[in-house]
Amino acid sequence: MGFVIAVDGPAASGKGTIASRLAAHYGLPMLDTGLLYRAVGVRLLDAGGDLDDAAAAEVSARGLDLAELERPEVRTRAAGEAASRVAVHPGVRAALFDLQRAFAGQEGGAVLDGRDIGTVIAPEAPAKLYVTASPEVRADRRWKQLTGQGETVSFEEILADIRKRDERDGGRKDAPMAQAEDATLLDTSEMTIPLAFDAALRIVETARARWGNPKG
Ligand SMILES: Nc1ncnc2c1ncn2[C@@H]1O[C@H](COP(=O)(O)OP(=O)(O)O)[C@@H](O)[C@H]1O
Ligand SMILES: Nc1ccn([C@@H]2O[C@H](COP(=O)(O)OP(=O)(O)O)[C@@H](O)[C@H]2O)c(=O)n1
Repeated sequence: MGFVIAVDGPAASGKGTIASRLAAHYGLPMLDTGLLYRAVGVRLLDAGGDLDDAAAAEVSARGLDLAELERPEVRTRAAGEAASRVAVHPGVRAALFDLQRAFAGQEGGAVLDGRDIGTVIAPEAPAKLYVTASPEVRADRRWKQLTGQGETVSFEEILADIRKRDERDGGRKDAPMAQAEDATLLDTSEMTIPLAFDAALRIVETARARWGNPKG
C-alpha cells in the first residue's frame, strides 16, 4: 500500500477539512467516503424508498453513479441523517467496499475520510487520525455550515442530530465508528482550522518518517 492517510471521526469534527488540506499538502487524491453514504441515502429517498429497508438500500448503493456525489442535495442536513440510516445495512457497506479499497490502493497513496477507514477500509494505512471535538462545538460548526448554505434550523436541533448520529454510527454492528488502536486522537474543540491542520500535519509527518524508515 502507498502512503495512505486514514482520517476518521464523528460528524462535523473537521475531519473533511483536515483531510482535504492534507491531500493538498502531499499532492494525494482524496475521497470523502461520507459522500458515498449520503448519495445512497438521497438516491433511495428520490426513488420513494424506505431508509430502513436493507434490500432497497443495497440496490440504491449498487446503482450509485459517482457523478451523484456532486449533487448539492448530498450536502444537506437531511442527507446526513439519511446517510447514517442507510450506513447501518451490511449490504450497503459491502456494495461500497471495493470502490473505497481500490481508491486506497492507488500506487501513489491517497487520503480517505470517514468512520471506518482506519479499522475496516484501510487497516494497514501507515497514517491514521481520529479527529474529534465536543458535541457542542461540532453542533456549532455544523449549524454555521448549514445556515450558511441557506437551511433553516436551530442550534438545538443540530445538537440533537449530532448526538443521535454519534449513537447510531458508534452503536451499529457492522463497521461502527471507532478509533483504530493505532490511530492518533486529535481533539479540535479548542483549535482553529490552521491550528488543527498543523497538529494533523505533525502527526502525519511522524507516521511518514516511520513508514519511510520501518527499521529506524
Ligand atoms: N477547527 C475548526 N474550527 C472551526 N470550524 C471548523 C474547524 N474545522 C472545521 N470547521 C468547519 O466546520 C464545518 C464542518 O467541517 P468538516 O470538515 O466538513 O467536518 P466533517 O468532515 O468532520 O463533517 C465546516 O464548515 C468547516 O469549515
Ligand atoms: N466511512 C464512512 C463514512 C460515512 N458513514 C456514514 O455516513 C454518514 C455521513 O457521513 P459524513 O462523513 O458525510 O458526515 P458528516 O461527518 O459530514 O456529518 C455518517 O453519519 C455515517 O453513518 C459511514 O458509515 N462510513
